[in-house]
Amino acid sequence: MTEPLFKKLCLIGLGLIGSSIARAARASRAVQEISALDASPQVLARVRELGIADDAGGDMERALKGADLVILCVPVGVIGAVAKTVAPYLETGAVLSDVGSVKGSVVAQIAPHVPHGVHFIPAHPLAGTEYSGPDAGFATLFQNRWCILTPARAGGDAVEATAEFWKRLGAKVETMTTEHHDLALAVTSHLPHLIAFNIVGTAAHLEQVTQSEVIKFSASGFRDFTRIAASDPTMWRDIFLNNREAVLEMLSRFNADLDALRSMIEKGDGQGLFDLFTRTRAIRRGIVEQGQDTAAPDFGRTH
Ligand SMILES: NC(=O)C1=CN([C@@H]2O[C@H](COP(=O)(O)OP(=O)(O)OC[C@H]3O[C@@H](n4cnc5c(N)ncnc54)[C@H](O)[C@@H]3O)[C@@H](O)[C@H]2O)C=CC1
Ligand SMILES: O=C(O)C(=O)Cc1ccc(O)cc1
Repeated sequence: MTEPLFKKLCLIGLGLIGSSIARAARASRAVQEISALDASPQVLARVRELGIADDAGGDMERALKGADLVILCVPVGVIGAVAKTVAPYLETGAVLSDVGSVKGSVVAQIAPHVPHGVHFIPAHPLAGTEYSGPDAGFATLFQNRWCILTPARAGGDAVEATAEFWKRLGAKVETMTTEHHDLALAVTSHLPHLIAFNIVGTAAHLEQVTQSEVIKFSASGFRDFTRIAASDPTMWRDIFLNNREAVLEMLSRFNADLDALRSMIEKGDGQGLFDLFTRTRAIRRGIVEQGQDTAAPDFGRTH
């Protein structure tokens, strides 16, 4: 029988990610007990109905009492305010973590509130969907996905214990600096979402000005973009506002490469286009061979 890694996990924010952690932590017996806090009484009521936490009564002091792992699973725009509210209830020796999609800004927001003796180990599971809320979560979400840790202030074996927790949930763990994380995610996650929001907006606008059906006749390539463009508006607004510099830097590079592509089309440079598409095809095939196709994170989903 596998031993629990933490006694009591307190999750704050029981949406897609928080509720998936609750389900996965229980299924894998990573913790003995789970408490849940959320600003929304409806979410807490649903968590009680689903039975995915031992305590979802909404009492902050009770939820945090004895918690040796506390994970903030709220949008990055409110994470500092939430950290400030829970800080007085954190116990010495506990690990405070989060799952925010941006790390530099999140660390800057949370760090000033972390009490002495509490380990602060930010995390980012690279797993998710375009759905939100406690019903959207599922226990296998983190299976074979990366979880990045950017330890900020931690001692003893706290980082190792946190890494083991994510591995127990099925994830592969890597440690890096917040700067490296934010730059890498700007190009592999934040920019692709920006492009999806933009292309779907452009198609909808074209439909409006031409008063003709555009989206109805879209093929699967466009439909893949609409899936991403259906992601939560609050979450993505906060990501772009909180990873501003890295996203703007990547957007400049993207615009330069797009201009080069445009020029190839203008000049009729078929060889240039063919060479680029050959390189990008090889990248995709490499990802698939490594078993890291994250394009369709739908296994184990119930909706
Ligand atoms: N959705 C995704 O695919 C991924 C999201 N993330 C990150 O995880 C975090 C949570 O995202 P989701 O679970 O998708 O969002 P969600 O919208 O499904 O859930 C967020 C939950 O936080 C609660 N909440 C909001 N403000 C609060 C406050 N002030 N105090 C307490 N609770 C509050 C909401 O009521 C909601 O239940 C975000 O920081 C996001 O960047 C990380 C990886 C993937
Ligand atoms: O739904 C998708 O394709 C995603 O890319 C999910 C996702 C969203 C935000 C993250 O920080 C990590 C993963």
